[in-house]
Formats: sequence, C-alpha cells, structure tokens
Amino acid sequence: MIHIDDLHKSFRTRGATVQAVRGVSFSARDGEILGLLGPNGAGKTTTLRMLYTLMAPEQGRVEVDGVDVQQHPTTVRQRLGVLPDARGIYKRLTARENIAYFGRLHDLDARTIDTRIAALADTLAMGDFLDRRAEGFSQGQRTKTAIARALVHNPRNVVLDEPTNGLDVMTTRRLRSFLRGLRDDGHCIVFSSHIMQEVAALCDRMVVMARGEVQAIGTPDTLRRQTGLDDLEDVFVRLAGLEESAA
Ligand SMILES: Nc1ncnc2c1ncn2[C@@H]1O[C@H](COP(=O)(O)OP(=O)(O)OP(=O)(O)O)[C@@H](O)[C@H]1O
Repeated sequence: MIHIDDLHKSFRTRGATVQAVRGVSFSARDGEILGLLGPNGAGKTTTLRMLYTLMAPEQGRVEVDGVDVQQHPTTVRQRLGVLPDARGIYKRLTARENIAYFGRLHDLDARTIDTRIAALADTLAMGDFLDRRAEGFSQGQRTKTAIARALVHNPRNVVLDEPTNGLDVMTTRRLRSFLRGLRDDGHCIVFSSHIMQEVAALCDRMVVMARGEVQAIGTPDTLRRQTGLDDLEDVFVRLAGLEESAA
C-alpha cells in the first residue's frame, strides 16, 4: 500500500523557481493498479522520485506499507520495485547480469535469481538479448532489462515511470497482463504515463495531474461521468485543463 500526503517540491534554477509538485495526495491500495496521468511537466516523475526515496519532499509525507519513506528509506526500498525514468542499465554487463546483480543486492540466492530471470525474460520476450552486453541496446531492450531488474525480488509494491515507452505492441500486452497478474496476487502497482489510452487499458483508478497538482482521481468510468464526455482523450484534455492552456 502506498500513501502520499500533501507532497511539495520546487526546483530553483537560474533566474526561476519551478513548483514541480504542489500539494499532491493520493493512495494506492494492495490489489490495485493506479495510473498517474498527466501532460509533460505535470510533476509525475518528481512525485514518483519522492515516493521511491530518491528525492526528499519539502513538505508532506509518503508511506509504503505504513512505513515512512524519510524515516526508514532502506525498509521502504526492500518493499519497492522501481522502474526509474532514467533506466540506468550497466552497459558493461549483460541483461542477465544487470538483473542478477539487483537480485543479489536484495539477498536472493542464486537459484531464486535464475528462476526469476527465466520467468521475467519469458514474459518480456528477452530471450534474444538476455546474454548480450547492454552496450548498444535499443530503447525497448533497455526498458525490458530495467523492468525485469525492478521486479526480480518480487516486490510487494511496484512503481513504474512510463513503463511502456519504447516497447512494441506485443511486449506491451504481455507486460500489461503480467502486471494484472501481480495485482490479482495482491501487489500494489503505481505507474505513470502521459497517454490516456495507456492508463485506461491497465489501471483500476487513475490520478490526473497537471501543473504539479492532482486534478481528479477515479476510475475511467467515474471520470467519464464527471466530465460528461465519452472519449477518454477528451476526458483527459478536459480534466488536465489542456483546452485552456491551448487557448
Ligand atoms: N532537477 C530538476 N531541476 C529543475 N527543474 C526540474 C527538475 N526536475 C523536474 N523539474 C521541473 O519540474 C516540472 C515537473 O517535471 P516532472 O519531470 O516531474 O514532470 P512529468 O510529469 O514527469 O513530465 P514528463 O511527462 O515530461 O516526463 C517540470 O517543469 C520540470 O522542468
């Protein structure tokens, strides 16, 4: 379970302050896939970075399975599987070695690591590059490696920043069905995207963010009813206030 309460974060750059996240609150339950949806620059990645302990909030609180992220970051990291926006694959290692390294960091034994890698490589169709060095990997191959690495320890909570970026349609479908399986086993999954259809295809509920704030939370159907619009892209444009920005 993930609970985010009143998060704030700003960045001071030369001559300007960007308020990236302004009072964001939401919860993701066990057995739920929650989609974080927003246009470029909405504050999704910054919110997720504070959730997965990479960045400290200026204000607000995050709890993972009831554990405070700032007070007990190591405990929280053990309970999280994270696909960060910068995939951060080690180029000198093969895909298999990248994944196994994270397995060892999570104290898994060699046999468990082998079994997990075999299952994840099958789900993500990694067979043809699993034992190649990551140098020169395509975007999709890097993303697949990073997803497998995030999930190697079978984490209770899964946080994925734009997971389908660079994935082809068949891999996207397999990943969705894999994540639904995790959800059905009681895992808590939060992922971000700027594509409404992507979020609607996978999530149980979605959090629409724009300009660093939560604009709406609900199931796709609730948000359709709330806006009186049928087409999900129209729903997103309305909720994110994108018509006003375009005008
Ligand atoms: N390290 C940083 N330094 C300065 N500004 C930053 C930094 N990180 C994020 N920002 C700014 O904060 C705002 C929110 O960025 P963020 O990456 O969280 O958005 P996002 O919703 O993930 O966008 P995208 O869909 O484009 O990835 C943007 O205006 C961005 O330029």
